[in-house]
Amino acid sequence: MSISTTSDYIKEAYIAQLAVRRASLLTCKVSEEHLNEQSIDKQDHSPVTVGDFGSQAIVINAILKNFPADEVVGEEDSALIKEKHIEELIFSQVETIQKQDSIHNSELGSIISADHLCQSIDKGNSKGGNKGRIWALDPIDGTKGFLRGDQYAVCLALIVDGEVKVGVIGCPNLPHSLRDANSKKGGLFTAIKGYGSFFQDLNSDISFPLDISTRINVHNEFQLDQVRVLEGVEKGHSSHDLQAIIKKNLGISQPSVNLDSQAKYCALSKGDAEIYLRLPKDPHYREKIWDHAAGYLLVNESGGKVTDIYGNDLNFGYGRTLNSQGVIAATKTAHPSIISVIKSIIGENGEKLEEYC
Ligand SMILES: Nc1ncnc2c1ncn2[C@@H]1O[C@H](COP(=O)(O)OS(=O)(=O)O)[C@@H](OP(=O)(O)O)[C@H]1O
Ligand SMILES: [Mg+2]
Ligand SMILES: [Mg+2]
Ligand SMILES: [Mg+2]
Repeated sequence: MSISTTSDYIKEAYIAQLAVRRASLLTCKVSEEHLNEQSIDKQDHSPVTVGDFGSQAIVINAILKNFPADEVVGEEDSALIKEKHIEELIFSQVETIQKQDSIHNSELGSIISADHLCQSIDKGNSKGGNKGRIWALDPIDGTKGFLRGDQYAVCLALIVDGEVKVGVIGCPNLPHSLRDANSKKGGLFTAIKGYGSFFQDLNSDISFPLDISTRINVHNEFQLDQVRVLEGVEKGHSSHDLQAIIKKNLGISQPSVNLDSQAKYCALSKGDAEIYLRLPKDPHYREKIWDHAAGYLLVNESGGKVTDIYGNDLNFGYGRTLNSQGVIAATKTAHPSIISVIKSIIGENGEKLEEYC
């Protein structure tokens, strides 16, 4: 069974899937050749790699070839590429992948030179906002996970007038089942507003229109004493101390599953866990829209709920960042108790939040 080719945003979802898969192939090549081990520090001291730059170029070029009037909010820009003189190195990686995936060159287009690569990357400079069609792109989410050889994800979402309509996430290292570490690796997750969410093997062909037999759902029928909680890996990205207090107050005894990147939203959306906690480490930090847009729609379309730490919906039309603190994503059954426990700890309006950061 498939969705009608005339459904809203079906072409956008298809192009996003092809682009995310091609970018994921590039990240795997970079990783196999150990090029991921040579990271560069950005101004904010976070790392960026050949994989992040190549992935952003591939996806933006593909999106703007198909939807030239759209804007893109992308995480990276080309300034460091030029400063470090790595244009040709990244271009050669992208060229190899374009040859390998040449069957889709007519749909996705190709990057034709190192200059073209930098120009494509720099088209990710939209300011965002609540008017028009704006894509949010994280070319590698969880770059620190990528550097360690752990989880990371290529994440792309289409936001129209502030509302997320399409979300596609490629997770090259994610096992098909988190319960079975030996299960096949590589997942492609897709959500279309109003049509649901879908899982495919990242290494399989992508069909058009989307095969709806691959639909996924959150796991609502769980026992509280067996609930599985997802948290990040990096202690600088969320408050693991406050998360530990929340879990204790909820009576959760199972150890958390720690995953880098939006792979956490993916695991939740297919019922491999029930709760994702992201309590702020810094109350003034505002999450980037590319870190959450695709995962937000994926969990919502899988029957779950995603809010800030007070239970308010997330606003993807505010700009390049959200204007709220942290993220709580969970099944609809678990979500209200989490929010009331958080408020009982940090106060109704977060009066005591700073004590726990
Ligand atoms: N202080 C702070 N608070 C919250 N988030 C932050 C912070 N600093 C960075 N970032 C962003 O975290 C992104 C990676 O998130 P992860 O979920 O992979 O982090 S972790 O799982 O908790 O380790 C990471 O995305 P990438 O840069 O794409 O890897 C950052 O955008
Ligand atoms: Mg980054
Ligand atoms: Mg990110
Ligand atoms: Mg990133």
